[in-house]
Amino acid sequence: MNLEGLKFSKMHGLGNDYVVIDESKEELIAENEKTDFSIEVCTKGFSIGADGVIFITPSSGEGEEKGDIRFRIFNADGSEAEMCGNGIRCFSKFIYDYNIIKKDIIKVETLGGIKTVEITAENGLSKLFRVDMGLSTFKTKNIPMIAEVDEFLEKDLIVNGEAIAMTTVNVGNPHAVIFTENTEDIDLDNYGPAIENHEAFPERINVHFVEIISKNEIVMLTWERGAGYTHACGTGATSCVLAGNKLGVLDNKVLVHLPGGDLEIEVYEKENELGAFMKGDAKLVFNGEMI
Ligand SMILES: N[C@@H](CCC[C@H](N)C(=O)O)C(=O)O
Repeated sequence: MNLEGLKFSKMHGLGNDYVVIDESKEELIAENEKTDFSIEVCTKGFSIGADGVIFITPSSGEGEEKGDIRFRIFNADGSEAEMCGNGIRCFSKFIYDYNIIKKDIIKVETLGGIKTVEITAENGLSKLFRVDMGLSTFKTKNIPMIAEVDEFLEKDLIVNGEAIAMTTVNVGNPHAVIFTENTEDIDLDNYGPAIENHEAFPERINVHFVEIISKNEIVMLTWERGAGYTHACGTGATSCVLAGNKLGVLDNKVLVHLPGGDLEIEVYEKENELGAFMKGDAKLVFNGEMI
């Protein structure tokens, strides 16, 4: 693919890294090339290297689905995901700091619905992001998951002949949450792909192992759908806290320790469903141009 002259930014949220392409004014990568482009630029060693690509585009929604701007996320394997917690903070930092939208509260259109981001800034630069991740669902038909139960809460799934107790939740994108005694003992390279690609999950799934320190503090380890091991996952942290809250083992406010840093998750209840706010930072690493 000839990418000569293409401008990009490299950003990360807690080490979950993204190539950011600003298409707010014009399309730079044709729609039918976005998958191949994402695979190419995410390849470490041969290109920029990243967990995924974020495209900033004008909002395409109408009525309640219309945002100030639209967020799209492609995983390193070229698949498009519905939402990304670390990515939406990077996206918000980019649009605020580069004056694309200079508002303290922005409504962002995503494939996982409209997300509201509150930005705290200092001297014109954004520092902290509080994202309303919206309402979750535990219904297996909405995960989606092939199962005989309506909700898969601490139920065993047979993975390579072994029964693994997990809870599945969708926060825009799908997650499997596995509570464990000690995350350090987990063979993620073995369990991650086996659960991600399990036949029970027709759209694959993000996988998280969670160790509970207290009702307000957890440690988690992630294997992402379409990206493999990542240093952090924002929708994953949200899902783990929502799952723990639903099961009664976690409170509403939880500090989540991920290999790349910490996130604060706050659960709320609305219309008999659980939703959550996610709070954390984002960093711009460098701007570049393809040659
Ligand atoms: N790293 C992200 C999630 C990115 C998408 C995910 N791999 C999927 O396919 O659903 C996050 O911070 O939430």
